[in-house]
Amino acid sequence: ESHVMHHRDLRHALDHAFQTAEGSLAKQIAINQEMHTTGVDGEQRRRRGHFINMFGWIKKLNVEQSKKAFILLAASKQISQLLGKTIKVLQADPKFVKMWAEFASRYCKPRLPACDVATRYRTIDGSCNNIKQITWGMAERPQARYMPPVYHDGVGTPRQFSITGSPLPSARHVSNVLHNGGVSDLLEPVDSAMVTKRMTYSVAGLMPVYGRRGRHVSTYISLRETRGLLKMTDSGAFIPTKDQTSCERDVPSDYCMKSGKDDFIHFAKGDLRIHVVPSLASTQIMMLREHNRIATILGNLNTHWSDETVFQETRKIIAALNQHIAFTEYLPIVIGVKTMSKYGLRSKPRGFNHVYNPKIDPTIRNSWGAASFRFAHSAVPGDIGGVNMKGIPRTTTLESTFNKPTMVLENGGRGSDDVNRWLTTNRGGKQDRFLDPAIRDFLFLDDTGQSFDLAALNIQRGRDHGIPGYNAWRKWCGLPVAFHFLSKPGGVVDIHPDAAKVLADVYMHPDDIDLYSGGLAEMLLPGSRMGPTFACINARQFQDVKFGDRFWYENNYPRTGFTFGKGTETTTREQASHLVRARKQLPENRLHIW
Ligand code: HEM
Repeated sequence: ESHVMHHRDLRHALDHAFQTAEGSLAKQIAINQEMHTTGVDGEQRRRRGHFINMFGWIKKLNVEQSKKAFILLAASKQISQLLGKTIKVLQADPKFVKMWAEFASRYCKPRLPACDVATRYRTIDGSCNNIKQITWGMAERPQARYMPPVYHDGVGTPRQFSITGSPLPSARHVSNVLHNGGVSDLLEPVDSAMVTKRMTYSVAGLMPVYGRRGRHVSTYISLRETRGLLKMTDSGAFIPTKDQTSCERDVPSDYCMKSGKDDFIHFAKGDLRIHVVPSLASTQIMMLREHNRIATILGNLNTHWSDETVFQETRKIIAALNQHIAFTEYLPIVIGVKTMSKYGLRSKPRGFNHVYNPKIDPTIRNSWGAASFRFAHSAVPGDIGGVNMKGIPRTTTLESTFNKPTMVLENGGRGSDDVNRWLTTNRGGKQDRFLDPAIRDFLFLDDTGQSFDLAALNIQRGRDHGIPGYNAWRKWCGLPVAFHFLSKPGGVVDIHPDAAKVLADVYMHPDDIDLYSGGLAEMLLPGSRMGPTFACINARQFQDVKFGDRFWYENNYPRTGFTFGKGTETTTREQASHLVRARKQLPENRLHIW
């Protein structure tokens, strides 16, 4: 009888928790609406969705997911309070977990794909790569973790206090003091409290049950991004696939982005970050053109192939090129050859290198996405430009190009050539703990003068994800942890004394240091662009991405692998360097563009 009672009570409590959570969501939506109409977001009646415009890759699906995630989080907090037990204790009770799953399934029923295990090609969303764990590495799934999260309330509220009990410095304050490589810390682009508040519910949040955030693209390095972008003019110029009149005025949507004062530019599907800066668009366009170049050759050689076969075979080559470039050109420079070797990341110069291990989950871990692989933000330069066919350069400020991809469309759609020439003839910024003002003070600057701070976003994003502090990662990596802020044994040994002094000013205890800030402040390992903590997390993630990919380009599988010895190998590898040289338009001596 008491068991039945308990069962009924639990059901009752869960019912109550979920109803309250639904109510909180409705309240939150009303608050958002009010903030918008009263002009808290900026001047009254300003363009709808300024915020969404700035983070333009948020899709309708993600908004729905965020709402569901909000409810799950709110219900977790409620139930923990109602039963007077922590989430950890509840998680250890199988009866509770079973009933929770029943309630939660209304909000997070995973959309399971049907797998065709015999297919020779990757799926578009990365599903079914692992035949037993079909959602590993799939798009629109939660990110995974290397370590359990650290939240203020143990559920989902970002860290707010130092382990000493005093408040943590705000993300913007840490950014001002530690990452300011430019002119001013007087500007307050976005009030940091606002960033904190908004971030917990509005930005790309997908937090099933334990506060995990989701990813829009699949884990595998497969160039899914180019899927929808196959439309170009015969001359190879890139064109927006719909004219801008199809974009409803003032309503930014998935594929309609603002380009100037009044007009929208529409790029077809793909990775929506294509709009963020012209350099990103140009790089994607380069891969798109390469796709079409190869598709034409394959189509001419194999007239009996269907369009789909031409597409898939080409995509397979392009994905291999992308993996080859990443693992032989880029990662050795940024992670360093030594760490690459230690983690088995180096590609073989030729032939197969069968590495697939179906037990490895390649899913992106949030410590990589929210912190360690953002190391490169420090090397983002404050300007961007084009170099024309005659070699004449022109340059403009990066902030004048955010979400305005017009530069790539200039010149009858050939502007991206100019941008690519510019990218390959201008070096990036210095890799250190500083971010250029273009992204630290003026990120997504709009025509009303509002902007963001990327360093502060990164720090707050880490707290939003519940990413444990710097010391916890040092321990995870087998590196010595710090008990004080001096750059000597027992202290922050991998951080330069100047930076250590700044850290001591801003944080109360080394345990409090945000992973992004601590990692970025480390001195670079020789022959790399990162310190030991970021190198460890990044190398581990790339190891998972490589060894957990059934379609890894060096894998020796008769149906899905490459057929070496029939010219494919040379073609693939030649093409990789060919691409890096951006097709005859670059001087040979600029090969090492990173
Ligand atoms: C002009 C250059 C760049 C700009 C303006 C830029 C901007 C951004 C922004 C706004 C975000 C999302 C921030 C947030 O809300 O948390 C982001 C995320 C990120 N950025 Fe960058 N970024 C740039 C270049 C790079 C480069 C060169 C790299 C690495 C090589 C990089 C790695 C990342 C990563 C890993 C994320 C997280 C993505 C995810 O979790 O899905 N970024 N960047």
